[in-house]
Amino acid sequence: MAASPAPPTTVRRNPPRRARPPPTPLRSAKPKPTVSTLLDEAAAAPAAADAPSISPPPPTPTPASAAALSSSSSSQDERLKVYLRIRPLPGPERQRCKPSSRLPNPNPKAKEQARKPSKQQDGAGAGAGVCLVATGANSVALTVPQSKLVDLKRGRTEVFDGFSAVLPPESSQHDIFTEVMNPLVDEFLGGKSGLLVAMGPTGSGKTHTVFGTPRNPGIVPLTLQKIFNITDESDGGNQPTRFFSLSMFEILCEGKGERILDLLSDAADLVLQQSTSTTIKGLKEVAISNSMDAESLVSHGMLKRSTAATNANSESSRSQCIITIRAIPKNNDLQSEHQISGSVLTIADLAGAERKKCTGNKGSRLLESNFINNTSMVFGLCLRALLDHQKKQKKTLEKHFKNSLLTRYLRDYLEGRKRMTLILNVKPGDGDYSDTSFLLRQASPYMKIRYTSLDDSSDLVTQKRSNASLICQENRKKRKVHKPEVLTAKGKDTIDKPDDIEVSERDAFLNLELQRVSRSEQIMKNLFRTLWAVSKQKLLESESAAKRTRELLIDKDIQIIELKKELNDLKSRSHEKFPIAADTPVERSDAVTVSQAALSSVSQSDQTERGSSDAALDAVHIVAQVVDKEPGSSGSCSEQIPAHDAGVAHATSHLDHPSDRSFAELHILPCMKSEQASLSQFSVCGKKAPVEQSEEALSNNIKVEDIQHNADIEAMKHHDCPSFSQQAISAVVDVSSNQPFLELQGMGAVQQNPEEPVCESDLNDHGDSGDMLPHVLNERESQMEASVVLSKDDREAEGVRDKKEDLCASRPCKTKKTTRRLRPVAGMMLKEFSGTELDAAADTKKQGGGGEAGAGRSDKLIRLLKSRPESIMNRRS
Ligand SMILES: Nc1ncnc2c1ncn2[C@@H]1O[C@H](COP(=O)(O)OP(=O)(O)OP(=O)(O)O)[C@@H](O)[C@H]1O
Repeated sequence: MAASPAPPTTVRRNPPRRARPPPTPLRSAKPKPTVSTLLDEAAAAPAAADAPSISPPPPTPTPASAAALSSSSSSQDERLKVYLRIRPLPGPERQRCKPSSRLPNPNPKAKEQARKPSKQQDGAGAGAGVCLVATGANSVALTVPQSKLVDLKRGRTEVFDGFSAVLPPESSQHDIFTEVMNPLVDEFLGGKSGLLVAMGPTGSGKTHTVFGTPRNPGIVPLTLQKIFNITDESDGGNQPTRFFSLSMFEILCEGKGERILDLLSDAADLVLQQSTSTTIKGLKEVAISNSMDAESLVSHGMLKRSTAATNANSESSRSQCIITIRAIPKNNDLQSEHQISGSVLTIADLAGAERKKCTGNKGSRLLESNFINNTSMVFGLCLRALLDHQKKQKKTLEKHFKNSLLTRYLRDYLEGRKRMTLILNVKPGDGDYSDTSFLLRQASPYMKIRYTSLDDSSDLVTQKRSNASLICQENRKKRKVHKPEVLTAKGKDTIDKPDDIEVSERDAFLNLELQRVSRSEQIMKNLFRTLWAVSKQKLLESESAAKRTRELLIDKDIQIIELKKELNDLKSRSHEKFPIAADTPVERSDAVTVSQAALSSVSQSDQTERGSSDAALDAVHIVAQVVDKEPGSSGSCSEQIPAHDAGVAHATSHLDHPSDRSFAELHILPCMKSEQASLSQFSVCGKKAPVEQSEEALSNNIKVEDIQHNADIEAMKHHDCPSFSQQAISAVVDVSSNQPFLELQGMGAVQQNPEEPVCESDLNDHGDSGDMLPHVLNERESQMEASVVLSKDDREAEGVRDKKEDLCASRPCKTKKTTRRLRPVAGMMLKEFSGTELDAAADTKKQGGGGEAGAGRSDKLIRLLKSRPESIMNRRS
């Protein structure tokens, strides 16, 4: 079974809207149908039917009828004119590709039959190798070739409608000129500027359409001919009222950039300049006075145009070529500020978009292809942006024109301020389906672009003003973003590139640089702000720490000063209390020897109580004399006697014991032999009764003691006061500077006897010293427990001092223990001989003859003090 052909599918693009019919004229006045009205009806008929549908192609109008159609439609609305020229197939393909209608068919039925596309045309690709056919004066049908169909059972045909005119392959150059260029020339000669741009893929006939050949001239030669013909006719042999000039240049690729090349001169690169209007600085404008010279000039320029052979075109254009014809009124004052430069007619032959696989370009050709394609794309984007902007007025017009020199030069046209006409050149072959389809899809929306704010090119004052304001804005931007270093960095580029390109690129670059610098500046600001805050906080912390340290140092200084002061006070007190603090070995030796002498004297006395007492009293006198002999040596013998020496006092109290006596004989008597001289002095100085002296001294000492009592308590705080007896001793020591009291102190040492009350703590202190004989102390303790009992009155008398000095009892002892060892004796002596108590005790003893140890002790002391001096003195004497 033979495969059935694919069902045709037609998609209509840009279906023409049916114009609102004018007020119905009188039937009697029904005009005779013209070609244009017939074409309108024919075009409206398919539009009435809903698309998609199989739409028969409209009859192809003749160029004349198309021109009439074009003129009539342009009068209705100011839309962008888009013409479509279908290039004839080359060679044998032309024979196979027969257009459905080439000539106007006056027969409506025949025209209707011709309008219906055959299955061959619509479905299978319009014959052999043809994909595009004109279906009407304003529409074409594009059929997907069989080779490109995905679903072979389903064909597809796209109808592109709404063109200003569709120029079939059989259209001549004159037809094209008449259809496309005539209106522009008329407007140009009428003082309006216009632009014609030829677009299309490579090899589609753009250059052929624009320039043609000598035998078949294109739009430019025909335009020049018409201009001068009309001018000559209008002048009628008189002086021409205006001049014409011609300029021709090309924009070509150079590396990754673009450049402008003047095709009419050998000048260097041209520069795009946007001053009062978009012009090209240095572009040569050649005045033309006749068509022949102008055509020759154009031909000369075409020889310079960049062309190259590709697989698609043996003479492919590699640049965008632009020809400008300027009409300058003759009476124009060139020096005037508001000069009118006249109208400008611009014709642009763009390089055709290329596919790499079709052209086979490599290297520099490939770069040119990219440049060409990019330019075409930018051009299309500008038009699309203009259309979008017209559709949505709130949407800003995108500045795509900045992306290429061509669009920058044609900015006024691309932004809708000047009229522009497009002529699309396409190839109808199957192999060109992709390029054709792409171009039609791209350019089909352009037909909807409207011109609503056209600038009258004849009045350039308005244009100058708008351009001047634009330039002022740009200059302000440049001044804002002016950075010397940036310009220096771009120095090389500014030298190599034209000024206008440089200005635009510099603007973009400076904007980017400005944003970058602003961002960096903000970052640095934030960074330094943070660093400043941290540093400030650290500084405050350091300052506060330094302040605290300073205050601490001040406190320490104050403490040091107070301590020094206190030390000085203590020193002064100690000097006051103990005038000679220094303890020399000689003094100590003297004291020891004296004590030993006293002991030896005791040991030599009888073992009777009286004998021992006499010996002890002798020792007291000996010590007193020794101290008297050296008054400045020490305030107290006890303080200078070391611990082992101090034990003498206790030892003497045990002389009645055999062991004690032997100890004295062994250790003390040898020393006594060496102190014979001291003993002799002792006998000399005992002229005054010791008892009387002692009593006087005692009374004096008691008074001094009361006065200095408080001060002594303070001083005692810095000394160790382990027991009440020691405190009592300390009190005595405080007044020891009094010389008579020294005798009492010495007497205290001597007064130690087996019956003498000794405080246990005092004994412990001696024991702690380690210098006392342990066995002696132990025996002493046992005896003291049994025999030494202080009377109640004595205890109360001592308690007066103890109460205030007990506070110091727990403090560590820092004073010499030698001092304390003698103090209990002195303290007890002081108590024993203090005032009425002494007498009362004596009376009590006499009356009661009590057997209490305390009473007996007092009696003994009294007897000693009263009797011994006399006996001693007598014995000495
Ligand atoms: N309508 C036409 N009738 C006869 N020959 C044509 C027609 N159009 C184009 N040609 C021929 O096709 C060839 C390519 O044409 P042309 O160079 O103008 O294409 P193009 O679009 O300018 O290509 P490119 O973009 O590469 O420059 C030329 O040899 C030209 O003579």
